[in-house]
Amino acid sequence: MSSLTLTGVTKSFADTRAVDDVTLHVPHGSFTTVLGPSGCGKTTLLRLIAGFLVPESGSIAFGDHVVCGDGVRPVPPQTRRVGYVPQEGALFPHLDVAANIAFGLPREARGTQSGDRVAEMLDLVELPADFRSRRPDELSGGQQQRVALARSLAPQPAVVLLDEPFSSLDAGLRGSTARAVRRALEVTHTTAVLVTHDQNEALSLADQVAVMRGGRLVQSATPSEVYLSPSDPQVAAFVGRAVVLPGIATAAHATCALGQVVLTEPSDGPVSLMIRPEQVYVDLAHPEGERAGVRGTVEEVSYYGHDCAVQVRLADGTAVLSRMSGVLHPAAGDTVHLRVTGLVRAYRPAEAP
Ligand SMILES: Nc1ncnc2c1ncn2[C@@H]1O[C@H](COP(=O)(O)OP(=O)(O)OP(=O)(O)O)[C@@H](O)[C@H]1O
Repeated sequence: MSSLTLTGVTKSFADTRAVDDVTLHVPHGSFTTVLGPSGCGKTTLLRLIAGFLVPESGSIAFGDHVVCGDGVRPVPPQTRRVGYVPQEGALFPHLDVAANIAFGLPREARGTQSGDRVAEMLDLVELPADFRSRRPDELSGGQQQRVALARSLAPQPAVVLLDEPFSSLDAGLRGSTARAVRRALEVTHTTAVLVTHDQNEALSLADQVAVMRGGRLVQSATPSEVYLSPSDPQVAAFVGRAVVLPGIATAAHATCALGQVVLTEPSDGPVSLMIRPEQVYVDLAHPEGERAGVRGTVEEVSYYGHDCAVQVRLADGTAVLSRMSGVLHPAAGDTVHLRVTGLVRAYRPAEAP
């Protein structure tokens, strides 16, 4: 295993810049998800790392081994030691699970040792040992994806690339397969890059989330930083619901329709404040004094069981969305008091939408 470093990588198709000057470092043994809308260049980025495409500029290195760019002749895909897991496992339908997993092993390792390696890999991806003799069409979609991961990990690749590997699975299977894949990658300290357009998947699985837009990398940071301190308002809107309010910042604080809030970074003057709905605390009691909050009237409650979305109208006409526990919640028409918890990201006018 090794780290992965892309420096100024660019790739165009005719007049489309599919990947535009991307610089990204994936530390050894860590998991990065590349998140972005359809057509933003995610798959092209993976194909460049794998060596199926060659960038017109920039360089890619596995550890300190440059595989393309910097005047180095591009190392072909088969010698890059990359494991690739596509959208739908792409297992060989005529081979059983054991033969699929052993397929990527070097010829000399396929004989007697491959039995052990197959058993080890099945255990790693949490599949029963007797699955080894099943054919792919005797497996569920989630099981096929686990076998595809086992096949990619068997030869101990430098880096594993996963291209929307859970997109064909239904919601329940998606979560459990994703968690099993995450555990297998963690146990083997595998450097991995997974591309997805699913925000929940990107945030819940990764050590680092790299957000792409129009071929460019617009932010790479931990999941909580991307969610709570997005680099710009478009990223904020892409990774979740946001309440955006005008405010006036004075150093570490800002005032807005929800009262005074504490900023992630100091700012001054007119700003747009990005507040996540979970940060808006709805007080059903009627507190007084410092913790009174701002009074409003509940307009609408959407109940989802585990939580609910509450739309509140403030006296000045501002509409604010809150997400709160579904256990005890207000009803439409109730008077409530709102307070902002946690830190708030402020954008100066040039950054705002
Ligand atoms: N082989 C190609 N020839 C021409 N244009 C291409 C080629 N591959 C990709 N593109 C273009 O490059 C851009 C990025 O495509 P890419 O497949 O990398 O996006 P993506 O983010 O993976 O999208 P999706 O989530 O829909 O798979 C798109 O505008 C696409 O049309």
